[in-house]
Amino acid sequence: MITMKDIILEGHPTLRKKADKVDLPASPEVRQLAKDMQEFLVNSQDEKIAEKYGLRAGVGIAAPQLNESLAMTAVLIPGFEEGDEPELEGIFVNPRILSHSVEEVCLREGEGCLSVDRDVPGYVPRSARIKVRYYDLDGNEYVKRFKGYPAIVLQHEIDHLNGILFYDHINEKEPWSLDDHQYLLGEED
Ligand SMILES: CC(C)(C)[C@H](NC(=O)Nc1cc(F)cc(F)c1)C(=O)N(CC(=O)NO)CC1CCCC1
Ligand SMILES: [Zn+2]
Repeated sequence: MITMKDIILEGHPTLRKKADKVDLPASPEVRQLAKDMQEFLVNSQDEKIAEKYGLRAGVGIAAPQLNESLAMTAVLIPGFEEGDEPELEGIFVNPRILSHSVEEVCLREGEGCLSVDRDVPGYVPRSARIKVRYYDLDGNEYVKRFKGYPAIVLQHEIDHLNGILFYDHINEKEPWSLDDHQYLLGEED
């Protein structure tokens, strides 16, 4: 099972590389990696398992964070209430943002990262709405639109596939400033 020691930290060159496209249909090894990534997210959100293994509750993880420079990410956003089905769950292979809104949203508390063991304060502007083309492990193509928190998580993960970290987006001079096309998530109106 994946634990925090398997997740590479900033400074490791793989985090700054553009990940290679995944050959589809995926090989057994890639399918196993996908399974391990999904299992990590489930484990990390299980209080008992997370406590036992010292896991940070993760909503997404990208293969490069496991030193596998492959364009693949796993996402698991829990539903609001216990027992609800997840808000977003899946493996996104060779994802590509086809188009995005001009409006941008930021999480009020900024962002963190499983590969960044420190707080980096500041708003991380992300497109409010995105249209993403991606594949599943069998090579089936999907084109879907995302908004809100799922859109933020997907952009954070797709950034990892392009060697980008969340703090690359923070305004150096005024980390907590917002332009007139930027809003806090949940206060877009
Ligand atoms: C960096 C960390 C704080 C571990 C962050 N976790 C997180 O947001 N936890 C969380 C949120 C929920 F809404 C429900 C829940 F169950 C757990 C996270 O996984 N990521 C993913 C990551 O680092 N991927 O590489 C960072 C988030 C910042 C914005 C989007 C993803
Ligand atoms: Zn991250």
